[in-house]
Amino acid sequence: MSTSKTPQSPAAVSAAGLRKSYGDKTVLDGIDLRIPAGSVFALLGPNGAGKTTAVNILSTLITADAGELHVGGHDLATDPQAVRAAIGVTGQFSAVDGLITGEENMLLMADLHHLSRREGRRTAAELLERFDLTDAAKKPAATYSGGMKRRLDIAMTLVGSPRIIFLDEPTTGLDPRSRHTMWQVIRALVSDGVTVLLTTQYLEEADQLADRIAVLHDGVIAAEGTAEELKRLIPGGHIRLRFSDPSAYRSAARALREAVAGGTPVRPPGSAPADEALVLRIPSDGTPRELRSLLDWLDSAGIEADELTVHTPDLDDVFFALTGGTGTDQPSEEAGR
Ligand SMILES: Nc1ncnc2c1ncn2[C@@H]1O[C@H](COP(=O)(O)OP(=O)(O)OP(=O)(O)O)[C@@H](O)[C@H]1O
Repeated sequence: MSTSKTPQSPAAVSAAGLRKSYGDKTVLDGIDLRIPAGSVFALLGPNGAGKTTAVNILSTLITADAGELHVGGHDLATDPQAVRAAIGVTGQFSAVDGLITGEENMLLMADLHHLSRREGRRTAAELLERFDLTDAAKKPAATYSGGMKRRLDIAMTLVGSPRIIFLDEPTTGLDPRSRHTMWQVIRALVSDGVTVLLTTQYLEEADQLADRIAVLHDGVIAAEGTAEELKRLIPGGHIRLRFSDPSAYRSAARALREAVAGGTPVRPPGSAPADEALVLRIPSDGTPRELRSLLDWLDSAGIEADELTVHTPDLDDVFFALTGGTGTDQPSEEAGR
């Protein structure tokens, strides 16, 4: 994940007041987006949220009803041709032709981009190698696994060396190993300075890859920010202090009850090992300011914990809170983040 790119970097993609309706159904109801150049931006939303519609509009496949839209510095309304030249798009429906080989698919793209025969062959070979498809290059693409087809699809997108890439649900339907390979592919693109807008239904994917995440719900952006910022939006964050000495734990718990408004010392369930049980939880949004004041207080009260960890709600919690779901099947993992 690129952390050096701030929202102050020039925008590779921007939208202000993006609207789209089909008949009386409003799909996008005034979306604002700003994607700094060289960053990964994830548009996260449940089925039917309008993710593909947004990507299709920004990649000039369909037109918006309203909105100021710029991609690669070009105005979509007045210069769609220049936008098309600046971007690469890999959609949910693959551009791969199964009847011809991987290499032939690549050469076809090279032709479309008017590369010379020689340059086309060189680019195709280089990309097939980069995406670990050299061994399969001479086989019909229909014989490829789902992961291989996705990699070929992205390799084809890269033939024209786009600086901005739209990836619509790049890992939907892939097994975990192929998904991780695809994440590596996307990270490598970003380390080359490419800007990526990806849509996903997977919270973990957005968490893993994206510098910033927008949660799309009911035609509007329900929240936008880094994964950490989004996690801080909903309650449930806390700071955990773990003690190995029972008397230190007891005196800390006593001091905490007296001193911290809302502080709730909590013992985890009885099955936890004895040394795990000596834990105090203090509700907190995990901001540096809160952390600093807690550390100051611990110091002044002479309390020494063996371990301090900050726990924020995970992205699942945020997603369900924002999109009105009821929760996940899986218990939310309590990892220190
Ligand atoms: N051409 C169309 N005509 C009418 N309605 C459409 C059209 N295209 C999309 N829609 C509707 O717009 C809404 C958003 O669709 P879209 O494909 O953008 O969602 P999505 O977030 O990409 O969902 P998914 O994750 O299922 O791909 C859906 O309710 C869909 O039925």
